[in-house]
Amino acid sequence: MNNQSPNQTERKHLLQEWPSSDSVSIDVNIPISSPQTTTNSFTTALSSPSPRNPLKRNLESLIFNSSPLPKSSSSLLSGFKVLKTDYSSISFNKGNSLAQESPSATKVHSSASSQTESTTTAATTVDSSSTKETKKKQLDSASKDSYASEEEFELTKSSTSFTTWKKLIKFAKNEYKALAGAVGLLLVSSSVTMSVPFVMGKIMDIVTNPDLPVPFGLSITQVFGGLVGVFTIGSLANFGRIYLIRRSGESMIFRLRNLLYEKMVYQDSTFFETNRSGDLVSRLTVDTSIVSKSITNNLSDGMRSFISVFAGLSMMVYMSPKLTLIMMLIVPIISGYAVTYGRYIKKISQRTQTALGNISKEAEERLSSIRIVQSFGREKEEALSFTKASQHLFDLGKKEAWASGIFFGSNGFLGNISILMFLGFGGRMVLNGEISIGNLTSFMLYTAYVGSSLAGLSSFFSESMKGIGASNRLFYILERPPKIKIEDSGLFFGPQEQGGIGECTGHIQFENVNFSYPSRPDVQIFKDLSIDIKPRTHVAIAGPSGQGKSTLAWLLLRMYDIQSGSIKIDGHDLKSLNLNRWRSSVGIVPQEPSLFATTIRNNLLYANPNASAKDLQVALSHANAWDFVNSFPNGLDTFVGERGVSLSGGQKQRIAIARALLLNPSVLILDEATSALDSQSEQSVQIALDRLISGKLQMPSRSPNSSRPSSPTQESFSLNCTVITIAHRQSTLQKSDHLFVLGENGSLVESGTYSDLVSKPDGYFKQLISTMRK
Ligand SMILES: Nc1ncnc2c1ncn2[C@@H]1O[C@H](COP(=O)(O)OP(=O)(O)OP(=O)(O)O)[C@@H](O)[C@H]1O
Repeated sequence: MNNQSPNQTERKHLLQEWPSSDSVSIDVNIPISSPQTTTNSFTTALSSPSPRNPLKRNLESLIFNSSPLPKSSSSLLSGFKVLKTDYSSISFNKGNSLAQESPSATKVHSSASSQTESTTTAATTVDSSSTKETKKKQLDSASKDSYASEEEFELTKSSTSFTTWKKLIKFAKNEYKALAGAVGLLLVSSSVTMSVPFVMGKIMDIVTNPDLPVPFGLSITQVFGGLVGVFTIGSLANFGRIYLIRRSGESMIFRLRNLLYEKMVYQDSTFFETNRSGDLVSRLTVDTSIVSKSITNNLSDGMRSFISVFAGLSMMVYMSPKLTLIMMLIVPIISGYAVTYGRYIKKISQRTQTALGNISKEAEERLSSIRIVQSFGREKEEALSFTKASQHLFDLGKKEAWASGIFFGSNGFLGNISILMFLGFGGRMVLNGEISIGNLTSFMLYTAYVGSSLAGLSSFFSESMKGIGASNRLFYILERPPKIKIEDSGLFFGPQEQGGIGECTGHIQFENVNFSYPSRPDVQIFKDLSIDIKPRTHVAIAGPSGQGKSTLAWLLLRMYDIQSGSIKIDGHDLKSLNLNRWRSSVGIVPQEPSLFATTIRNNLLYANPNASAKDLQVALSHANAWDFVNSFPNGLDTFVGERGVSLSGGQKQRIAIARALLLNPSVLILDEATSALDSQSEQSVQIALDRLISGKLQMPSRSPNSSRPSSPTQESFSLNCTVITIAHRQSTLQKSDHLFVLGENGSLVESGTYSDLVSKPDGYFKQLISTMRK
């Protein structure tokens, strides 16, 4: 069997689809109309953009992307504290609780200050510094609110918008050609669009003054025909631009998601303790989408707006520098506004994404354990708790809506003022013969273009800031170096002629191992622990609950690195081994195995994709699972539901045993979970475990009427590896070759054979088994 396949340990994988963006932008098609109509178009563009306008769409995306669900602030994180023990969030939430404690500390200072004048002065000084400190802590805690964990805050707090943009542009490298093509087409379509007002003005002058000659001696019909041709080129260029931009956007989302997911699955255990799966899924879906939009659609809209502003202004200056100067008085105010608004939106956006991640993880966790929720009759409370959690998101959405209202409302007002100025000055200039009616019309159209494009530019700015907020959440994962790297290097067990260090015999040595979990550095799990497990023996680890028996298994798989001492396999330090290969040669059946939501066959093939039908049957037989799998109408193709929910606990356990066997492991770790099973399931699992521990693998009887392939012979499978059982039952301990007993101080208290240990008068083990089940 192939022992290079990925390890079978429980790994989370969650994906969901998020609708991709719909932003086809944006020719501002201002109709050929009277000045009054044009005035309305301009006002509309600035204050309440039409449905076809990019501004409107950008606004919609601001609102819908940021608040698809209801909200609630403080309850969000505190809710998680109550609802789930999340080791990492405990330390993270310390910041928040400190910030809350401070005001009461201030009160204490104030009451003390009323005692005497001198103490009042002193207390006031302390009071004000304490208030400052409180404010600082509150600020810190507010900005930490934008991050899912303290680690993320620490790792990303130093990135600026500039550095993030640089990284994003680098990431878009593969799309350069398409984006450059889109820019070329943008220039064509924008040239067409920007020539429209000029042509319209000329036509208006010709139509209102028949004495004026038509350029190039053309007839009016020919001019109109020519214009249709030019507009066709413009719209084809626009089509090409939109296609290229959207395709690049989709391609970026595709690459970003894949890369992000890959980075996630290579992260270490601590990462998954700190970041919950719901939040990670939200990053994979929502954030990637926002980021790619901000460097494709949004950038394209921004460039288009920029070109329109530039070309429009140039034409305005060409037609009437005086009128342009008057109109420009309003621009610095709008620009200043746009920058402030954009910065605010960036801040809000990052917090919104974090809040979205939080409610996603809340929902994911509860929905995946819906049976627990329903069996405790907690549906109402869960719905309420979710509403509270999403309240925060709603609050942020309101803030953003408020800011948008102020920004676009005042922009509209400024736009209207500028129209008034335009009509006042422009009208007088027409009366004075300084400008023709046609040119004034063109000028007005250009003003409308410039106005709406300025609004487009500010939208571009705020959307970019949103993109940067979301990018920071992605770059945290993309750039986080895993604490334990899974690289395809290092020593590996296998034939020497293939570069290996020989076959693994399963000799395991823990030498003076000291270990505490990274999330609880103060709690020492192992203190100078030394254990020597001889090759190909079947040993059991015993000890009181919570003394580190399962931890021992995780350390053997190098899910965590020890602080000092060493773990050796066949004399080689675990750290020198090729981790992927090593993990693939260790079979583990955890206490609560979970299966993937697919068929039994696929779950088994996960351990070894090359396993034949016969291999699957043998593994199932040895796991005492063949009979029940065979009795299902769909046999191996039975769908097991999410995490194996449509199987009984005992059946799930036995499938997990078969899955571990399919690795043909050098070391098999069985974390005994029979205490959680009913007596019949327990017996079935126990039979399987007993076979493995004692090494006596027997084939179950086969139904004579079965159309399934016949059971393979016993010789085709032999368990010739080191078996470590984390035992909770006396019978398991009795069957093992050697026992290691962990004590309450995190070290080895006793070791020996079962009969040695029970014969010790007042022995630790003797006392321990008196509390164990037979
Ligand atoms: N990821 C983790 N982060 C921090 N502490 C942990 C983590 N996992 C386990 N612990 C703690 O480590 C200690 C040892 O846990 P472990 O699961 O190894 O105990 P055990 O001996 O297998 O218990 P049991 O017999 O009840 O299964 C416990 O106090 C537990 O709370």
